[in-house]
Amino acid sequence: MLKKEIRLASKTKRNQLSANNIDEKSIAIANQLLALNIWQYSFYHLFLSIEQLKEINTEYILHILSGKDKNIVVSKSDFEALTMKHFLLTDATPLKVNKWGIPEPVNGIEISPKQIDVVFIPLLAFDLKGNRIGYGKGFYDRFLSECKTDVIKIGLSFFEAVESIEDTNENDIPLDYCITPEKVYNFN
Ligand SMILES: Nc1nc2c(c(=O)[nH]1)N(C=O)[C@@H](CNc1ccc(C(=O)N[C@@H](CCC(=O)O)C(=O)O)cc1)CN2
Ligand SMILES: Nc1ncnc2c1ncn2[C@@H]1O[C@H](COP(=O)(O)OP(=O)(O)OP(=O)(O)O)[C@@H](O)[C@H]1O
Repeated sequence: MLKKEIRLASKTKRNQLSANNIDEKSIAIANQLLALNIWQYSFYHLFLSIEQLKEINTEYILHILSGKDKNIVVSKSDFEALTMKHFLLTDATPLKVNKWGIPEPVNGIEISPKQIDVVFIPLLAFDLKGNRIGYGKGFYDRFLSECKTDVIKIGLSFFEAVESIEDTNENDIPLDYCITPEKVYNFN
């Protein structure tokens, strides 16, 4: 299937989830992460959820990361350049919800993509090869192209894999893992 069709179908499915559903599935995803062999690193990049789009609630992952004393990195998006800047999230980092509904750091200690060891990636769908579909603006394709080649890329998804995304292109960087409430997909 094509990205456009899969994106639409996935948005429709996501819109049907209740607040309770979202919370249960988000907790299950966070719990699955504990079983991965990814906890020996220092810098973990996480997205902060867009609530009105019914994204995975990443608060549970945030708690795991802070419990493990990890450096947590969050981004600020530039919707004109379609790029992101990355900041350390500390108790002192002020957050503000932008006009797209994304909680973002106002300012803080900037982190280079090269410092990041693990990236948790929002997505609408993924396939059995680890290809990913997002909102289609390429923020993560650009960001991942600036990271270390061995950065660990972990997709988080409410739903299981689709068979195949046909229209992948040379900018698409595949996932290393994808976590759903039910399963851990390892693409390595
Ligand atoms: N939480 C979170 N942060 C993220 C992403 C993400 O997917 N999730 N992104 C991943 O790349 C980037 C932001 N990408 C976005 C791209 C498009 C829209 C957007 O079009 N919003 C429309 C409605 C879209 C819809 O209905 O699907 C809007 O708010 O009006 C929002 C965020 C960076 N930060
Ligand atoms: N490294 C890059 N440099 C410049 N443009 C890029 C890069 N990566 C992706 N793009 C552009 O961004 C857009 C991403 O479209 P695509 O269909 O791959 O979206 P997607 O997989 O849903 O991505 P995302 O979740 O990152 O928004 C395309 O127009 C693509 O040309």
